[in-house]
Formats: sequence, C-alpha cells, structure tokens
Amino acid sequence: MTTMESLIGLVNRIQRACTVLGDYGGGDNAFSSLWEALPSVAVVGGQSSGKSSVLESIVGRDFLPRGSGIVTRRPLVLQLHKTDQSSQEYAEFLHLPKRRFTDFAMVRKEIQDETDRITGKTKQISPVPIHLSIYSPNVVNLTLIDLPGLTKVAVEGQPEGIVQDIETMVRTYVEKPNCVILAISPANQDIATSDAIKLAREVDPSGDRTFGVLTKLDLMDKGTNALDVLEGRSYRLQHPWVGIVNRSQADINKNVDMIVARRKEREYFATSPDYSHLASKMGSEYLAKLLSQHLESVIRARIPSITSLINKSIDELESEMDYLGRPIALDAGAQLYTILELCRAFDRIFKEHLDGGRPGGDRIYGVFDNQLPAALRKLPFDRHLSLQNVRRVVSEADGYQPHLIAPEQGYRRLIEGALNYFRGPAEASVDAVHFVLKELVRKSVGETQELKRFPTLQAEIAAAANEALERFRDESKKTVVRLVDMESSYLTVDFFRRLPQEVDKAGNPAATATASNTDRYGEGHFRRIGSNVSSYVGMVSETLKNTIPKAVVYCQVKEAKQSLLNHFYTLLGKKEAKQLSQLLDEDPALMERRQQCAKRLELYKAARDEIDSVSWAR
Ligand SMILES: Nc1nc2c(ncn2[C@@H]2O[C@H](COP(=O)(O)OP(=O)(O)OP(=O)(O)O)[C@@H](O)[C@H]2O)c(=O)[nH]1
Repeated sequence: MTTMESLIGLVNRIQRACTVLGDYGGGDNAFSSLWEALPSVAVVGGQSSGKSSVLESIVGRDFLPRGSGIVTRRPLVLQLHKTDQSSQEYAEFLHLPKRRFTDFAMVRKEIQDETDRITGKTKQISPVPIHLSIYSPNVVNLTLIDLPGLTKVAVEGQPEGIVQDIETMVRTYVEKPNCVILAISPANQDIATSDAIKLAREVDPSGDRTFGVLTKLDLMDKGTNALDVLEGRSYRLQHPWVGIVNRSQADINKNVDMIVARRKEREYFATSPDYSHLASKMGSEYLAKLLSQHLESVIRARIPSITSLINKSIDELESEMDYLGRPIALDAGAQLYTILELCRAFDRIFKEHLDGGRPGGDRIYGVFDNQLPAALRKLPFDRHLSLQNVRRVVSEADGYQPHLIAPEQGYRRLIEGALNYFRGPAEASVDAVHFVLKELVRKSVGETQELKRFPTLQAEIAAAANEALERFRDESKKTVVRLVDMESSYLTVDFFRRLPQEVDKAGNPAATATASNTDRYGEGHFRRIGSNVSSYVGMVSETLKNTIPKAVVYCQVKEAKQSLLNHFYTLLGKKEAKQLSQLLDEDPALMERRQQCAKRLELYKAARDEIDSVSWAR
C-alpha cells in the first residue's frame, strides 16, 4: 500500500541521489534535470518575515542559523521524517553520512560551517543545496527547501550583486511548475508590499501552487486584524491562507521551548476573538499537515510523468554511451583485446568497400577494364615497327653477314624491344590499384565510428595499413614486370611455325617461299617482318591484358583483404602495457562527456529502482 511516508520518502531519496550526482537544477547543465521534475516545497519570504521561525516551528526545534545580514546563503533541503513516539530525535546531513546529531545547536553550527565551506567567508551565495534530514516523532513527513530571504539591500561585507543573485536563485526554484511555493508574509506589513507574494504572483499567477502564510498576527496594531487576508479577500489563492504566531524575539531570548511555543500558538487561535472561528485551520502544526498532504498528492500525480522522464532519459543516455563507447579496461590483456576489436571493426568496413556494400571497390575493375586496355592501345608500336626501324634493327642484328633465310636475330630484337613497352602499363596498373586501395583505407578509417574516440590508434592503423599497401605494391610490381619479362624470355614457337600458312591464308602471294627469295631485302620483306612482329606483340598484349589484372588482384587486392593488418598485429603482440594504453589515448573532451553520462545514468537507474521499490496503491 502506498503510504504518505513512502511517497515523500521516495522523492527524498531521489533528491538526495540528485545532489550526490551534481543534479540540483539550475539549467547550466547539458542534461535534463531530474531534480527539476521532482515536486518540492520552497519557502520564500522577505527578510525578517518569519521564515526561519516558521520552519523551526514546523520542525519543533531551534536549529537554523540566526544573525544579521543574509544568513541563509545556500538552499537548505530540509527532509522531515516522522518516527515512532518513543524514538529519539536526531538530524543527519547528506554530506556527513553516519553522523547523528542529537544536539540541535550543533546542527545550526554545521549549517553555518557547511555554508562557508562552499561560499567561503566572502558571504557569497551558492545554488548547491545542503541536505538535512530530521527524524522525529514531532514532525510530519515533509520536504521543504529553505531559500535565502529576499532582500532589498546588501549589508556591509556582502557583495554588491547579492540582492540580484538571491532573487535569481529563488526564482529558478519557484519558476518550476513542480514547485509548491510557501510564501511567507508578515501580518504587520501591507500584503500588497510582500516580497513573497510579489514573486509568487509573477511565477504562479493563478495561485495554484502557492500557499500563503501570514506570520506575526500577534504583532498587529490593536483593533486591526488580518481577516481580509486570511479569508482570501485581499489576495486570492487557490489554497486557504494559514495564519501563524511564532515565538517573539523576547521568547527566543528566553529560550522558550518550541513545543511550548506550539501550545501557546494553539491557545492564541483558540482564544482569539478575531480568529477563533478559523482556529482549526491556523497554526504551524496545521500548516505542516496541510503541506504534507498536498505534497503527497502532487507527488502521486507526478509519478507517471517522472517515470516516463526517467525511462526516456535512460534510453537516451544508453544510446549516447553506446555511441561514445564504454570505458576502457585498465589491464593490458583487455586493452589488447579492445585494440584488436577496433582493428577488426576497421578491417570489416575496408572489406565491405572491396567486396561491395560500400562504394569504391568497383574502381579497381575500372582500372582493368579501361585504364589498362587504353594504355596498351597507346603503346608506340607503329613507330617501333615502322619500315625504317624494322630495316635498321634487322640490319644491325645481321651485321656484316645478312640473314640467309629468316632474320632470327632481327625478329628477336624487334620483339624484345616491343615487349619492353609493356612494363609501363603493367606498372601503371599496379599504381592505379594502389591508389584506389589507399583511398579505401582513408575512407574506412573515417567511417569506423568506434575509432573516433582514439585518435592515436586511428592514426596508427592508417599508417600500418598504408605501409602494408606499399609492400603489396612492391610485390605486385615485381610480379607484373616478371610477367612481361617472361614473355620476352621464351617466344611462342607455334606462332612462328604457322606464319607462312597464315600469310598464305591471308592471300598474300609474296609470302610463299619462292617469292620471298626474290624479295629478300626489299621493302615488302621488311614490311612483312614488321607485320609479323606486330601480330605477335598483339597476341602478347591480349595475354597481358588478362594476366596483369590477375597478378594485381593476387598480390594487392587479395593481400589487402586477407592480411592488411597482419604485420601490425605482430607488432601489437610485442607491445608493453604502457604502449598499449598509449594507443588507447582518448580525446579528453570525450572522456569527460562519458563520465558525465555515466553519472547521470547511475542517477536515473537509482531513481528507477527507488520508484520500482515502492508498491503503488491503485
Ligand atoms: N511576535 C512575533 N515575532 C515573530 C513572529 N515571527 C517572527 N517573529 C520575530 O521576527 C524576527 C525575524 O524572524 P525570523 O524567523 O528570523 O525571520 P526570517 O524571515 O527568517 O529572517 P531572516 O532569516 O533574517 O531573513 C525574529 O525576532 C522573530 O522572533 C511572530 O509570529 N510573532
């Protein structure tokens, strides 16, 4: 069953978790604030309006710092927990867990000291709240936030801007739609000039979430009363006004006991000619109960939206954590594992580029299908096999003794010379594919999201991949040049054997053995040699057009796919723990963001657990 305790206690616990994890609203945070989504009661009032007296009266204890000037300089989140009648009263601060204060004079001192710890002795104000829990049989379950009193002037020793700063801070609390405003005004002052009511009117014009409290009823001039205010005629609010009679300064000086003061207050209303008809709805005890009930109903109404805020935030934070990557492990083994995982992630993307799925691999086929054939076609065989050159080469090869039947040496020299030209396109194909691969490495590095976190490793992987590509290129070049050299080292005999018939078939009468004798050193003879060499070279060109791509794929593309980072892996295996963690050097901004996200996530999960642990009455 839901009890009041469980609901208010729930919010108390979530509030404490918020403060521990640095969420106390205030808007300068990149995250949505859970604190701001929680219902709370903020106490506002001008200086000396009786704010501290009301709080102490609700608690039934003297425990707030007193003094001149602005005493409350940090929000005080006062969480009241009702305990069994027999149990001892004690207080506990969130910043001093496990220390129970039973002496309330020490509580007062600790509030002062803790205020100074954050604000320094400079009397500045700070939005970081102090959390104080009071466990007592004399309280109702309630959480109140005491804020610095609204003031018009700073006293000596306090900074100039403090007046404005206080108003800004108070405003950030009371502006929130989840904030119940406890607006304290003294009865011996015109309600129209009350600082609390002025602010409440601005942020809550309908008066839905404002509770008006009128103090110092006993200090009104004789013959006047506050019925116009208390009965809602002077300033109308949705909730009834509550009148209060606190201890006077004289009572305080005499150390009048709080419990005695409460009794005196009850008597005051019961016997007052003006207010006795309202007596059951006046006084600090009634105010405490009223607020407790109201806070409980507000919390009950807000729970579903708080739950959905929590769930939504958890989802968002988890997906951001996934994007940022989980924190890195500290031991070398786990680091090596992480590095290998990252390498694999890169390698996967690189392969997708080659195999399709991601663009770019098709450009390799473009090299084989366009660039290589075009380069082969452009080779200067016409010049090399011009009549003039054929004659020169053949004659030079013959030397002083011209060839008798066929110019064997001349053929060989012409063919060798022509085949040499193939080196150029072969090497160019290797380079072209190399550049495509390099570009794919660059792209893949950029597309590996997981690597973005680790700029050092990212650069190392890119360097290792490029180095490997260079090695593959060297190997590939050697192979294609070898293919070309192989063509010159042994000529296809069949081709030459078939020559006469082929020429015959072509219907050239000069190609017959007898005719060739008569034309041995004539132009036709050399032209024929040229054309024979040209057909042979054409045949080789067709072969190389097929074998160069095979060699390139074998030496570069396949290697890149299978063992781009193999060498890098070997080096990794030899690295010391320190070198491994250097590779996982993260961008500090990213680390910071992850830490914040993790903290937030912890908060929201804790809050979700809190809510889950309370069983709801339906
Ligand atoms: N007689 C009488 N005196 C009151 C009442 N309420 C407050 N006082 C006196 O008014 C003075 C100021 O009260 P505080 O409770 O300190 O007021 P505050 O708003 O907390 O003041 P600051 O913290 O200084 O802004 C004290 O001397 C109280 O004794 C009241 O209802 N009746």
